[in-house]
Amino acid sequence: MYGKDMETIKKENMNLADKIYIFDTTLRDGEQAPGVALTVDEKIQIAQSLDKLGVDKIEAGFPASSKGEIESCRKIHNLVDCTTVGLARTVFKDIDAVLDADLDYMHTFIGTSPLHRDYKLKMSKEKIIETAINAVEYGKDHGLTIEFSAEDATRTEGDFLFDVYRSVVDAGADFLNVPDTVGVLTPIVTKQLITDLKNEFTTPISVHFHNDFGLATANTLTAIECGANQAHVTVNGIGERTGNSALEEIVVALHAAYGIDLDIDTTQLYNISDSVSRITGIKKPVNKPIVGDNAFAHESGIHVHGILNNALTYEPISPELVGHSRRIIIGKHTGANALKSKLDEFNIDLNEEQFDNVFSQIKALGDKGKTITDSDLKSLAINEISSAKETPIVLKGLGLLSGAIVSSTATVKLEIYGEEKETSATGVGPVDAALNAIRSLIQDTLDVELEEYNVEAITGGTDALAEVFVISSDSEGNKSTGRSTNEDIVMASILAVLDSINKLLLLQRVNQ
Ligand SMILES: CC(=O)SCCNC(=O)CCNC(=O)[C@H](O)C(C)(C)COP(=O)(O)OP(=O)(O)OC[C@H]1O[C@@H](n2cnc3c(N)ncnc32)[C@H](O)[C@@H]1OP(=O)(O)O
Ligand SMILES: CC(C)C(=O)C(=O)O
Repeated sequence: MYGKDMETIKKENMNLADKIYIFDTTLRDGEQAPGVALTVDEKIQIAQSLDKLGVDKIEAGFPASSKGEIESCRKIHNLVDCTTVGLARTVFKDIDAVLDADLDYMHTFIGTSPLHRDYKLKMSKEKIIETAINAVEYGKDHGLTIEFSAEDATRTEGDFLFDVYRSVVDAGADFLNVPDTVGVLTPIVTKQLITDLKNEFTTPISVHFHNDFGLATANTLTAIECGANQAHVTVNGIGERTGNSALEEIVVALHAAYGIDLDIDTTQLYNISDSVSRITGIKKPVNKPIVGDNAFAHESGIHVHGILNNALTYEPISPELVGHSRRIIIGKHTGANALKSKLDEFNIDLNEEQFDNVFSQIKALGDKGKTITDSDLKSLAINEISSAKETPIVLKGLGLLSGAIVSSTATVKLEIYGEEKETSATGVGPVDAALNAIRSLIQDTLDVELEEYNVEAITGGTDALAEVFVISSDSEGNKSTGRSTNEDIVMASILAVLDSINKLLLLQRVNQ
């Protein structure tokens, strides 16, 4: 850490609240992300995961918006241990819908900025304050805990904003929420605003920051540094437009950078992020902090070398902390240390020449813009090994019977690890019959699937040379290629298939 240690920085520069509440609004603001509509069951599934994770409050929905919302809010309230919140405009019928859902915590809002007053609500400042007070009083009269939001607070005149907050506090509001509705805050302005609010009010301060300029997380952390008691967040940062501050970013930053532990089981973060992404249909960018596919993936040789010695060289936290896992990727930027570790992982032992050949093929493929999967790497390595090692299966004999009115029959003799075996099989043609015979002969040795079979005549005429290319796979998901050229298409096919099978067998042997 640059400069003083975090405990000193906290003491000298921060005004941290004793307790920081995590208010999750994935089911309300998150669901407002264009194109997302959750069923009651989906909402319940997400709410139960959030409850298990340990958030303090779940904003389950906007009850006035539909019957389904009332039903899901009510069901969630009955199923979870944490507080269930319902959103309402400062309108009695919206508050009644919160009550219909049996909730006891309401989040009510009214736009306070000149834009919202003049163009949306067409209300004077006085009318805004009166409407807000009426709603808070109505909610209190019905026994609700009330969180009040001055929508578009950050584009509201300072004096008026404070007048509104003062009025709702007097009317009984229990939490004052500060929405940065269109994400225009910067950390320095956040600092000023939250510090001023903390100096004026004893009512807990909450923040709801949007991410239009990519500053939602930074602003939320700044607010917490200045004493904010609660952060509104969503899983994966989903929400209106560019979303809200991300639950996983706030929780992990507080833990790792500030040494502040909330009662959140961080090891569930990756799973919950994945299920929210699947249920909402909003894909996570691969570079998404904490939960993206690349958050703990490394390709660059220098980084992987560091990681292999001590993962903290290139990772700020361990993937296990958030239930994620580390991946070493092979590609254009791979170094020898990375390749060695990956081959060790697959139990593949290459001599120096084979290793160099595989390494240069990886670089050449990378230069062509290709990505290299684990199974590609295994194939490259097996190709090297198979050119140097003895062949497990050798073709010893082939007899074919083929005609127009009889089914094709092939008799194949193979030497499998030194033992001769022979069988006959039928098929829709001679190639099919021969491959069926091979499959039957090796069934105790290898469970193999022919994934791809391509034949090309490489010279013209009926005696043209046929080149056959195949891809086979085994039950472990390993793949290998086989290739053969022969003037007899059946022979070329058999030899290509045996070539790929032999590579899979060699890989099995190195893996044992
Ligand atoms: C910043 C935020 O995220 S706020 C939450 C936004 N979320 C949503 O809007 C999702 C759910 N919304 C809905 O289902 C619907 O919009 C409803 C049920 C709330 C309202 O539907 P409708 O009555 O058809 O109104 P519509 O959505 O077209 O317009 C909003 C109305 O609310 C009014 N309004 C907005 N906020 C307030 C408020 N705090 N107090 C009083 N009226 C308000 C607007 O002025 C407008 O009124 P008008 O129709 O009389 O001009
Ligand atoms: C309802 C309020 C808090 C809101 O979602 C916003 O202003 O973004």
